[in-house]
Amino acid sequence: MNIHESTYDVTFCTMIESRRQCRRRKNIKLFNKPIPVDHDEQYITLMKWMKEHGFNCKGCCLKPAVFSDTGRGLMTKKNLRPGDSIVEIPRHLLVTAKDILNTELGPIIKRQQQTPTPYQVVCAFLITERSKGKSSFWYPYINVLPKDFTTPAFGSTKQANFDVLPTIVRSRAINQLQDIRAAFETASCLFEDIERAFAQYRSVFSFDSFVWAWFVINSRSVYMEPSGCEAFDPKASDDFALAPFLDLLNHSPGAEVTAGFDPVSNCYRIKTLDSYHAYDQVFIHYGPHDNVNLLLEYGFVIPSNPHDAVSFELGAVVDAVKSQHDSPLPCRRTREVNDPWEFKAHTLKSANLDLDLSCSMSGPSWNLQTALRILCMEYNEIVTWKRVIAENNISPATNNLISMALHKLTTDEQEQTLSMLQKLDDGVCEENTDYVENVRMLWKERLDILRATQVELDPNG
Ligand SMILES: C[S@@+](CC[C@H](N)C(=O)[O-])C[C@H]1O[C@@H](n2cnc3c(N)ncnc32)[C@H](O)[C@@H]1O
Repeated sequence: MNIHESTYDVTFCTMIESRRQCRRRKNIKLFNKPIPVDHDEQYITLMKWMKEHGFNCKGCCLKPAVFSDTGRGLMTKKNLRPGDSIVEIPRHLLVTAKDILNTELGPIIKRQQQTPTPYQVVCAFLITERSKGKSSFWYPYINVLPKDFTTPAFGSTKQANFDVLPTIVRSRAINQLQDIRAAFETASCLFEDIERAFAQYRSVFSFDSFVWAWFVINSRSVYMEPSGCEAFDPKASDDFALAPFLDLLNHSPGAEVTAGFDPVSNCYRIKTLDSYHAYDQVFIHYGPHDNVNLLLEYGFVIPSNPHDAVSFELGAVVDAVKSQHDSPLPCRRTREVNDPWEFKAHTLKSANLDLDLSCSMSGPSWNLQTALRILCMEYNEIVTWKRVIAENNISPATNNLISMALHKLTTDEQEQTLSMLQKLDDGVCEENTDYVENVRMLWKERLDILRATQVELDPNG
């Protein structure tokens, strides 16, 4: 997560619960009642440790609980009104990359020829501190972190993990995994130096532990002003901090909060702008993420997510328009313009109109509408496409062509969606994990959007 100071968004991630928690979650699904877990040893230890280090336990209205729909989260012990502060974490319980320069790892980080990124530094910190077990100062915090994540990249050793994703999502997951691997590989000198300096860290820096630490940061850190520290790669973002306890807050697309570090009280504070009854789950807002983003970065999916959309590759949009033409496109061919479809695709790419080709519950995006309009243009219109779009003078025939192409696009996508849902029902993935459940929900939500788009096109069905 990343709660952005003054933008009111907090960005966080997912966890697969421990078996015990998982059983609990199944049990509470039956009763649909949240189960407070604040008396579990790990949370007692966490709260005691936080109290010893300046956290105002008495003033905190939240306690951990397991909820039937969202898993572990925080429950309020009293009614809350808009403007109420829900959590305040003292500065010295937050961890930024710069703070790690003051640990045993600091001298090694500072002498790296290739300056590491803050992400690599915080990964190194999490991996070494986790390996210390109970002897780590941070043990009470690390002990309540998820052991696993339900993001596609986290379980990427299983090929089926990616195979069950929509094509466009699969390529994003593959890119994400490549980025993480590249970050792991460029940090190898740092890790080797740490291992040379401290025998106890020998062999702790595996790719698996790096991916775990990566998703801890990705899904659970809050926004902090960049430190501008010279020990880090200046091109990489340095604007996040780990935030114990606060990172137990779940996301709701409708939640409103203000959040940020307050230099006067020297703590990171979140205030809710919503009302809650005692024993409700309190939510924050990680940002206006669609379900694909939520799955890739956090490992969960929101049913009826108002920010959700189905994106299409440019090739699929071109094919949908192409399929509406029985004969080759009536357009002047010149030496420069050999294939009119390629020319149109090129026109779209150079105007960035190959991006955000999507449909949501409110219909096709502006880019998708414009791309379809351009793809349906005659050659003489294309050369002045900006003017044609601005005039917005669409003939009924072109309008019909656009609608039919959109219908074809959404029908093809629906067929793929239904076929994948069938495969998932048939057990294409051997284990019915939380990851598979999330992927199934991702496809179902896509189906709803595609169907709504078609109803919009043809309300009489
Ligand atoms: C910052 S953590 C929040 C606390 C987390 N549930 C935990 O137990 O550690 C973010 C992760 O919580 C889960 N999460 C957050 N909001 C959720 C929601 N509305 N529904 C389901 N899972 C959610 C996701 O696994 C996400 O990656």
